[in-house]
Amino acid sequence: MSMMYSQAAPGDDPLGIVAQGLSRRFGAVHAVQHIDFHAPPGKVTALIGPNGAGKTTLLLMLASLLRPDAGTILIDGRDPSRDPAAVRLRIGWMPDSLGVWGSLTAREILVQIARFYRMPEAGIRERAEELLHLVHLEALADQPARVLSRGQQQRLSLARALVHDPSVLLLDEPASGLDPASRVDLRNLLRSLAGAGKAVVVSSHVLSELDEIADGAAFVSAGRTVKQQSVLEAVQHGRRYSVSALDHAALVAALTGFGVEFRPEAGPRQTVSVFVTDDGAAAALLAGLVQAGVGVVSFAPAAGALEEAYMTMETERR
Ligand SMILES: Nc1ncnc2c1ncn2[C@@H]1O[C@H](COP(=O)(O)OP(=O)(O)OP(=O)(O)O)[C@@H](O)[C@H]1O
Repeated sequence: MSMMYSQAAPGDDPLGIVAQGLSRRFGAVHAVQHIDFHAPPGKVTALIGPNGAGKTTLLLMLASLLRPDAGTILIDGRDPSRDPAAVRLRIGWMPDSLGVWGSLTAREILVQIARFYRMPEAGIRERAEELLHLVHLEALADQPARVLSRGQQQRLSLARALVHDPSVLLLDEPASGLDPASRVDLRNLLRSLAGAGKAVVVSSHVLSELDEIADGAAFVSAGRTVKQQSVLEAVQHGRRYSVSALDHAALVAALTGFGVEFRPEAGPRQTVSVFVTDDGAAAALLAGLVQAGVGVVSFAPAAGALEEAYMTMETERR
């Protein structure tokens, strides 16, 4: 991908996003309250939280599209309120819906956006072509955007966010509406964009997917940052494992004998879940079950690391 349109930040400026103490109210609603958020370059950072937690409000502020009531934002070391033009050149923003312009074709939209960014006219067609290829929309390039399916519009929206080769990407629910193959494509694309040194921020509810994409996560709840941690750290806090065996009664007897707490899982198969503190404890438990003669059929993390951390956070809040 051409790096022509992104300039490196000068000197020792921190790259990526560094936001501190961000707050924003809408009337009586405190959508975002004193949030700290950090998204380093070269990493995918997930923004996770329940409906109405303030994720979109936070992303809009980071994208310089909404002014915070309080707090500071630095994008590649630049303050969006002082230097909005420089910040917008560095940011690629993918909203949770494509928005207007339904009568233009996918190609026309990309060309138009490139002109907005004042890219040299000579390179624009080629750039549009490159992006249509990247998001697999070549065959639909000349259809009006309104006839594209939700998933195709999402892909066009992603291409639109990448037109000017930004160094920071803010993606609001990018996987929503995508079919399984497109989700895999998205995952690979986001990993490769991070690999190219961009700071990638993804908000999503689909936590199991984020495990595969994200290096770290910020958990937001009721407008506040609950915690920000790496996916590795999330795993280190212990997690639930799902276990099933040929003989369910034997499994239950062995767990009871070991003094391991377990609970039955909902679902069609007889599976129990147990809490283990770390990978070593999981391995030891599996070895113990096998030694006790239990025919273990499955033994695996019950949920992804981020989902586990999210559920723990939700339980702690209640
Ligand atoms: N323009 C607005 N005017 C009034 N209230 C708003 C506005 N935008 C957001 N809010 C409120 O601020 C809170 C946070 O909304 P936000 O859209 O940021 O949440 P979210 O985490 O993105 O939610 P979701 O996961 O459902 O998209 C909500 O209570 C919402 O109703």
